Amino acid sequence: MIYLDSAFIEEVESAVAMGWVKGVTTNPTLLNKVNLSPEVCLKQLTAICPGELYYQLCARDFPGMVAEASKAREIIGDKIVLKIPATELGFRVTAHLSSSINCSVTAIYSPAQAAIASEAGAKYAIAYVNRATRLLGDGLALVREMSEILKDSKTEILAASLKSPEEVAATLQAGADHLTVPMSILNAMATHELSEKTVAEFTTNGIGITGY
Ligand SMILES: O=C[C@H](O)COP(=O)(O)O
Repeated sequence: MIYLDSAFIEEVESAVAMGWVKGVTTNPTLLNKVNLSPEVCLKQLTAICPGELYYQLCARDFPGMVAEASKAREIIGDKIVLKIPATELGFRVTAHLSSSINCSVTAIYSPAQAAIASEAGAKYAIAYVNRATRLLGDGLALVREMSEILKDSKTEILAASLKSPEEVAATLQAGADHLTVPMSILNAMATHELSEKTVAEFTTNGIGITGY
């Protein structure tokens, strides 16, 4: 599955119109960029998103996170996937909620964290590929190791923090099941200069059933 990583309504509308983008991931930073309250923004996103809509918990203690999860579910309904930070607290919350609500563990930087995400019942383990490359040296190795560790698990790898179509391709080759990217990367993935050139050539030289 390919998700759009954005909370901008217009971007989500454009991505959904592409037909092959079925879900949307958000995070607190993205929600903060939108000129709407998070509640209103999430309601509008829910109305236009055809599939899963990810919301990241911001509360900093166990009861607060559980209460926030329940509020997020009221707003988003069955499309919700919670994003829960890969921390000791986040893993406890994931273990508590994962049997009743779809959970992902986000900001994963080590294969060991992916193992815990699986054990806690997360549907997705979110690897921060480009950030891991920048901060640790090799984000693709992280995805490869996660993929080996999760091969018999129900937890799937969602790759995030991807900065180019080439990095997207390498991440999928490394074993990621899904990916989330900003609008600029979605557009870049769908476009190739040579495809445009080749199609222009057919348009100039050819004919079809409706003519042109
Ligand atoms: O929500 C997760 C983002 O995909 C992280 O990406 P970033 O490294 O561009 O902030």
